[in-house]
Amino acid sequence: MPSVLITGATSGFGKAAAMRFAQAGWSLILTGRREERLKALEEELSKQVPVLTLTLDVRDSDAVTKALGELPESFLPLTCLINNAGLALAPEPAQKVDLKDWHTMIDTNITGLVNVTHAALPLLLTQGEGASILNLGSVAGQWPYPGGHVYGASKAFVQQFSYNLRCDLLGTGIRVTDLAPGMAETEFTLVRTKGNQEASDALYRGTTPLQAEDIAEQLYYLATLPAHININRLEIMPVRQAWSPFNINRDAE
Ligand SMILES: NC(=O)C1=CN([C@@H]2O[C@H](COP(=O)(O)OP(=O)(O)OC[C@H]3O[C@@H](n4cnc5c(N)ncnc54)[C@H](OP(=O)(O)O)[C@@H]3O)[C@@H](O)[C@H]2O)C=CC1
Ligand SMILES: O=CCS(=O)(=O)O
Repeated sequence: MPSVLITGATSGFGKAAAMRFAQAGWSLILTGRREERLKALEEELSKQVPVLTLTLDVRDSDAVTKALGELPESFLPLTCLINNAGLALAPEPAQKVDLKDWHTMIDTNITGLVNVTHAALPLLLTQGEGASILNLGSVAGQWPYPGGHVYGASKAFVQQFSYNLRCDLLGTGIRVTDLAPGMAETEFTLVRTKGNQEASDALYRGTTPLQAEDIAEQLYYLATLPAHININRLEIMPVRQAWSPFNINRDAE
């Protein structure tokens, strides 16, 4: 039975992916900080497949290394790592941001992802051919926009780290993909606005954003491609999202 480790399984893409992989009979290793949500998911999905939950903050490298170093044999080798835990904060312009918010994004989206990858690599190497690392990047890692500052830069890191991993893993059989979604309706905007439900609802109102299940389907597709195929980067937007023209600063008339 193949096994998947999903970071950030308590919400959004991670939770939907847990459900999608369970439906296909994969063993699940699910992580997140909110233990109650993890336990609820475990109760639900363990009726279908073996589920192991780890209450973990991906920023804590010692805890990550210890937890992944002690995985039960029945969940090994690891077939797929989904580096999904992440967040955006501070939608305001760079010059107005609280420095702590920049640090939190760097610590989670970059350091956290690196912590988990480092600890999971030996477990994926045992699987070798057919194993995958699926990293949640973002359109923000490729395309600049106001308020994107460190969030977009952290996702640019995810893209380049994914490509560089591919170089080092050549010959091991492990695939690496940067999956880069555009606007998707999850708790993402609630987190970004520090709990402003109205702002979150307003962003998704009157349009058709991606849903968590759309991304979960892509994650499952990537993880089950024939073993000789690597999709390096997969960027997905809702049809009703596109780019804007360049912004020009003009003298007042
Ligand atoms: N929604 C969108 O529009 C897009 C999102 N993304 C990316 O997709 C990923 C998932 O986002 P999405 O599902 O939308 O957002 P959600 O806020 O719904 O889910 C984020 C998940 O990350 C977990 N998480 C956050 N910080 C930590 C941490 N320090 N340690 C462990 N887990 C953590 C949360 O769990 P908990 O709080 O329990 O720890 C939660 O399960 C993120 O990397 C995001 O940047 C990319 C493109 C578009
Ligand atoms: O990564 C999230 C999508 S967006 O908010 O940057 O468009």
